[in-house]
Amino acid sequence: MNTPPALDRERGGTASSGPAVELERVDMVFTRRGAEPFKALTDLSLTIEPGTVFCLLGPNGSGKTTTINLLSGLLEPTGGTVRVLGMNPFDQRRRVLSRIALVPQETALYTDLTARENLAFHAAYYGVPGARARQRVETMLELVSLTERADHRVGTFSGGMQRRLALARALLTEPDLLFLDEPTLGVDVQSREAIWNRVRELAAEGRTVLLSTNYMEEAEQLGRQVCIIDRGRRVAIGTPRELKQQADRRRIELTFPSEEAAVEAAPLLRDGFEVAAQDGRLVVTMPQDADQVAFLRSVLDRMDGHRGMSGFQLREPSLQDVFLHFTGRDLRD
Ligand SMILES: Nc1ncnc2c1ncn2[C@@H]1O[C@H](COP(=O)(O)OP(=O)(O)OP(=O)(O)O)[C@@H](O)[C@H]1O
Repeated sequence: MNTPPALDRERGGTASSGPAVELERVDMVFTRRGAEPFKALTDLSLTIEPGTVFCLLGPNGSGKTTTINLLSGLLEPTGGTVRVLGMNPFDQRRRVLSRIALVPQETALYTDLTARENLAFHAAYYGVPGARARQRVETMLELVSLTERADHRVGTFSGGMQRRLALARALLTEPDLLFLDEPTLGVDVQSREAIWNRVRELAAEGRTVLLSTNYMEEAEQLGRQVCIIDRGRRVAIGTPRELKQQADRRRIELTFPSEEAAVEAAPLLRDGFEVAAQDGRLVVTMPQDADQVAFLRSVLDRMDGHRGMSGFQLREPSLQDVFLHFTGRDLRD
C-alpha cells in the first residue's frame, strides 16, 4: 500500500442497503512454479448482513486468512465473485480500503514507538486531521484500556496488549466494516474479554465485523452467524443455535459422587442407550428424534433404585459437536 486511501466517505459512497459482504461460489487456487496447484477455497458462498458479527470458524489451514485476503482485495479469486460494501475489492481496492479496516494475525506495530506514537502515526498516514486525530487517539487508547501504558514502547507489551493496540489502530479511522483475523489467538483472558466487549460494541454501533477464529467459544459468544469451514469448503452456516440443532448431540449427564460409582452404574444403561462414563458422570446421548421428556423419563427409570446417582443435567450440543457432526473430526485434531 503506497498511498493511503482517502477518508472521504461521500466519494466512497455505495449502495449501503445491501449486504456488507457477499461471496458467491468462490474458488481460490494458488499456483507456484514447480508445485502442484493448491485449492485453498472451493465453492465458498456466504453473505454478511450489515451491523452484525459474523464468525468464520475453522481449524488451522482451513482457508480463513485466504478469505479475509480476498475480501481486503489482497487476492483475486480464481473463480466466483466477491463483493464488499457493494464493490469488487480487487478492482476497487482504494475505495474499499477507505471503508474497511483489517487486523491481521501479524499486528505489524512499530515496536520501537510508544502506543500513542503508533496510533498518531497511523492517523496521520490515513489523513485524519490533527485535532480530530489527537482526540481519536486518546479515545481509542481509553477504549482498549491502554491509556496508562500509552507512552511505553510497544516492544515491552504482552501479546494481548499488542492485539488490543492493533484493534485500536484499526478503529481510528471509524471503518464501516472490520476484518479481524484470529484476534484473540494466544492472548491473556483479560485482553480476550476486552476484545470481545469491543467487538460487541462495534456491532451495537451498526458496524459489521468479520472475525476468523478457531475457538468455538469465541464463535458462540460473538457470532450472530457462524460459518464453519474445513479444507476450504463451507460445511455449515447459521446462528450458533441453528447449528447446534443440526448437530443432534443432545445429551443427558447423570452425576455421581465418584468415578467408581459412575462406572458401577453404567451397565444399567448399556442395553438400548448410547452411554459413556466420564469423570464421575454418565453421558447418555439422545437419539435424533427422541422426545426429550420421554427420553429423560426412560433414563431415570433405568436408574431407579441406584443409590449413587446425585443429579442430572440436560446438555445442548456445543459447536465442537457441530464440527464433529459435519466433518467427522474434532476441530482440534
Ligand atoms: N500464497 C499461497 N500459496 C500457496 N498456498 C497458500 C498460500 N496462502 C495460503 N496457502 C495455503 O492455503 C491453505 C489455507 O491457508 P489460510 O492461511 O487461509 O488458512 P487459515 O484457516 O487462516 O489457517 P491459520 O489458522 O493457520 O492461519 C493452507 O494450506 C495454506 O498453506
